[in-house]
Amino acid sequence: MTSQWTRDKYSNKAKREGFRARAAYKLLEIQNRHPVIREDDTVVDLGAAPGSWLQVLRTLTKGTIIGVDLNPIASLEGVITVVGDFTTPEVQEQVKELAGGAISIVTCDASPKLSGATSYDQARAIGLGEEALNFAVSVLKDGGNFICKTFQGEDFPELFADVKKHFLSVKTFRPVSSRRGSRETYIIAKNFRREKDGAP
Ligand SMILES: C[S@@+](CC[C@H](N)C(=O)[O-])C[C@H]1O[C@@H](n2cnc3c(N)ncnc32)[C@H](O)[C@@H]1O
Repeated sequence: MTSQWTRDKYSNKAKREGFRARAAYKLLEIQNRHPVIREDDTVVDLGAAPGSWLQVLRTLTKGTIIGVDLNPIASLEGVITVVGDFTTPEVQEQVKELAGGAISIVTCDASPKLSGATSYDQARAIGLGEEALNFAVSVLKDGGNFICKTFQGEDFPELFADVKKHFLSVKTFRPVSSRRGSRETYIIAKNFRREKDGAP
């Protein structure tokens, strides 16, 4: 019997090329089409397990890379990992301390556990995106960039508008390597502008 794994071109490619997940190709596509990550960037990757974006990030920057997930991430040379919920103040403080200075990129490929109820799942996914945006706004240095997975649906325009309040350039991008039929799309926000009285 042919499993979904053997039918999926990107899963097979990931296996052959040593990536932990097919998601690696989404970040590679994003970076090829809309260069976001520069070679000295410090990056925080939210929802990072099993770690294929971390693998790609390691090839793109010599800066510090921190991956955060609810689930443990198998160790990866040159990458710091944190197990926890990125929406909590404790984990956010831990990440800031580990970064030890300015953070120039926040990426978020986090997805909630799906219930199967489309509008409920979409609302939770957008909620995670809002949390990732709040985190990015609290840590990014001026000029920083933000990539965030989200899902098209009725709550999407509000998240998109919120991102636009903080970045000079904001686009959406749907990678070819996204699963057919999935409603996922990535917000690519560049050139963060901190409000004058904001931290840090
Ligand atoms: C699609 S996977 C990420 C794949 C990853 N980009 C890669 O390349 O390996 C989504 C991840 O989001 C994580 N996640 C969801 N909500 C989270 C939260 N509040 N805090 C941390 N991680 C979360 C899940 O545990 C899951 O591992």
